[in-house]
Amino acid sequence: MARLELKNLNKTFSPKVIPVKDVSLTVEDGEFLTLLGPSGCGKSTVLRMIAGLEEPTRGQIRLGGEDITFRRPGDRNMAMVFQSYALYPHMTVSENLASGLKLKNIPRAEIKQRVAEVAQLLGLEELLNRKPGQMSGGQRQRVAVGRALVRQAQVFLLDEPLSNLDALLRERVRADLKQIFATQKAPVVYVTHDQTEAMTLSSKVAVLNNGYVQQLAPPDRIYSHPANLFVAGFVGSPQMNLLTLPCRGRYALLGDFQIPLLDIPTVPPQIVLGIRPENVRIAQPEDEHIIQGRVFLVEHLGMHNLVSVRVNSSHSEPQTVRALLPTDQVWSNEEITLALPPQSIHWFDVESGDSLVGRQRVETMS
Ligand SMILES: Nc1ncnc2c1ncn2[C@@H]1O[C@H](COP(=O)(O)OP(=O)(O)OP(=O)(O)O)[C@@H](O)[C@H]1O
Repeated sequence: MARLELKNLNKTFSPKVIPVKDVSLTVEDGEFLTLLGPSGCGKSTVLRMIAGLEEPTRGQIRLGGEDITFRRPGDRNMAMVFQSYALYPHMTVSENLASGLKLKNIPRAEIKQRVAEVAQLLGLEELLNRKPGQMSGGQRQRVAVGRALVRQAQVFLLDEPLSNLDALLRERVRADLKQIFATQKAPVVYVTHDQTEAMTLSSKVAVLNNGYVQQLAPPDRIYSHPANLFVAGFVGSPQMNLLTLPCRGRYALLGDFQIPLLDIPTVPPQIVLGIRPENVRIAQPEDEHIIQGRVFLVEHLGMHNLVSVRVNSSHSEPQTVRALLPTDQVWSNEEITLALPPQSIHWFDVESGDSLVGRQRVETMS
């Protein structure tokens, strides 16, 4: 078991394609780090460099303190699970699980024991004699994970392992993965563009955009303290309300309403207000910071309604605020008074997109 460190990792494919820029992060034993970001942000390239399938243009990869930047993939003792499962179609589950071990000349008795252990851990005992073509997508994916576990690698790398599964199965296998990796000691690096996977599985999330780490923090911190507009907009569903507002004195103006600028040392001419729809509530008489507007859209989401409100504005284009409200109230084309609790408001710089409340762009963590 060993700590994995990436130091100022860069990858340039061509002058115009630079998918990884100065990525530094550490994954300790027992930590589950997720690289989260939109398609093309460089996640898989980072993972492939860790695996040794791609050479960094600059920077260093260290495992247990040793520089492994240019070590051959076969000499890294890392196990990788791909989106496409990568199982041998002509082999049974048992043979697929054992295939990596046979190549390493591990004694037959030990192979048998390790396969049996992993099959039990993953609930594959009944399937050991089947071939991949005779199994569901979820079962195949469990075999692919099993093939990684059986190797007892120093690091586990998983590249979008659930993306071929339907929504229900994805949820089940996600829960399986969480349990399985909770029992593993080696660092795990997991790539996904799915924020639910990132939030539920990880002990630490690195949000990537355009090759850069935007924020590196535990999932609850990414959610409660997004470091910039990109993270605020990418993480959370329904998406955070992000409104560009003019400032006057110590207030931001949202339509006809004033929102106090708390904790902002220097007030800029304009500012971005962020508030999650679940933090916007129906105003109570004691609420101070209220806005009023007209409901123009109600979307039913099961437990809640997502209600879109056009905020009253006598001077400027009306802005829209979306609120997640209980389904026991019915709103349609009505006037509504909403509270924006000050502790739930995030402020961002219009130019840089950075959070304005003393948070750093990239949080460093030990
Ligand atoms: N071998 C390569 N040669 C040239 N460009 C490449 C190569 N591999 C990846 N790229 C480019 O690098 C960028 C990042 O790709 P990467 O696969 O790392 O993104 P990603 O975040 O994993 O995306 P996705 O979620 O779609 O898999 C993309 O623009 C991609 O086209």
